[in-house]
Amino acid sequence: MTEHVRAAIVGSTGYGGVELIRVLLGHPAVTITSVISSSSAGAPISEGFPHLNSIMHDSLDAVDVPLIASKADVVFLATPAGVAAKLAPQMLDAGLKVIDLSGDFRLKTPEIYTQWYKREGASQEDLDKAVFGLCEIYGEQVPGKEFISNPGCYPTATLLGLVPAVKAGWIDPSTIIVDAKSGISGGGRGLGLGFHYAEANENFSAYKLNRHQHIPEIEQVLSDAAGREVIITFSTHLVPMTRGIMATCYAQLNGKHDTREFIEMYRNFYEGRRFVRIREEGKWPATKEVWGSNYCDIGFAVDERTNRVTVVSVIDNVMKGAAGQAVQNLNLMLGWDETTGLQLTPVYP
Ligand SMILES: NC(=O)C1=CN([C@@H]2O[C@H](COP(=O)(O)OP(=O)(O)OC[C@H]3O[C@@H](n4cnc5c(N)ncnc54)[C@H](OP(=O)(O)O)[C@@H]3O)[C@@H](O)[C@H]2O)C=CC1
Ligand SMILES: CC(=O)N[C@@H](CCC(=O)OP(=O)(O)O)C(=O)O
Repeated sequence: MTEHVRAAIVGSTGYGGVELIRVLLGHPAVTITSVISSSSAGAPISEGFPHLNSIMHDSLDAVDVPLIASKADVVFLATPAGVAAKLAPQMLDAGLKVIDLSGDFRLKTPEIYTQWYKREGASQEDLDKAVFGLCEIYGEQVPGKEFISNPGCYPTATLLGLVPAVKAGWIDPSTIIVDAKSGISGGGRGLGLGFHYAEANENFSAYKLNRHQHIPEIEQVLSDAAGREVIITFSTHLVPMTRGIMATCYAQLNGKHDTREFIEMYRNFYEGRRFVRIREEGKWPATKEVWGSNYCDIGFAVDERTNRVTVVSVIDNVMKGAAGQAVQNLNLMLGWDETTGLQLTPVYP
């Protein structure tokens, strides 16, 4: 590794941004040169985040594109939907490499974005510049690129669990149902009634059924894998835990394949990809087993009675679902080993 890069983080006071700080502080070839806030510029970052006391002394910079371009080589945009659509083109024009963690550049057309995100999005010209950085599936497209759109948290867990089976033709894509659950940090640091302790604790609720903004992102990739249009049923639930996503995916088998064959086929598919771990027969992953890490753990159960497969896929939403995969994309962009700075053992217990 010869290069050393300077990184800036817009949205550094949010959950994705603060996690980027944690990961990048341990990255051997990256220095964080600017942490940026649209609402608290001038304040020391450790004031709002005391866990960074005596670790990070920087004060927050304002969102000032020329300033950021003078201080950094790469910028991470960990901002709410709609912000990157405007900021990313300015950052690229200023010569920065950009990794966007929001959904602003994941969908192929402005029309689909507006339909699901209920707002105006980026232009077709700008959308065409972004590479969708689902590392284990499209990673070979990332090296040397300037602009990466980091996948969503639910899509990452779901797609890593389903793409090999769809590509192999082992499941009928028209029968896919995904039952997904997320911890509360998935909703970001902003306040919301459903995220209050008294509302979420000892509760388990479904939300955005059939209208979640991640549905078109998942369908886009599954359609690419299947070579034809795929439409899925996708349900999301809020779990009273801080981090973690579990996507439990069901599909009808084409022909006969047992659990052992699924395990072998997925192990071959992900050979050499260090962040995907396939479980043994009869073992299914739990969110705690990837907590604080960049792993995606996957387990299978084929039911001979129904001829359906259940695929259980778990990630840490803030890591593999956001900051971890963003750093994995940075590593791939720059031709580094994709695990650089990301070899974090899950926190247990
Ligand atoms: N949380 C998760 O698990 C995941 C999140 N994502 C996506 O990543 C992005 C960040 O998510 P998350 O960190 O959870 O969100 P948060 O709400 O926790 O943080 C977003 C940050 O963006 C900053 N911000 C708000 N408006 C602007 C603006 N106009 N210009 C610049 N900065 C702004 C805010 O900081 P300030 O006021 O200091 O500027 C805020 O802290 C979102 O698009 C989210 O959907 C993707 C995958 C997983
Ligand atoms: C628990 C929770 O509320 N999660 C959020 C995840 C949002 C997200 O990550 O949004 P983008 O990927 O579109 O940026 C949700 O379901 O909307």
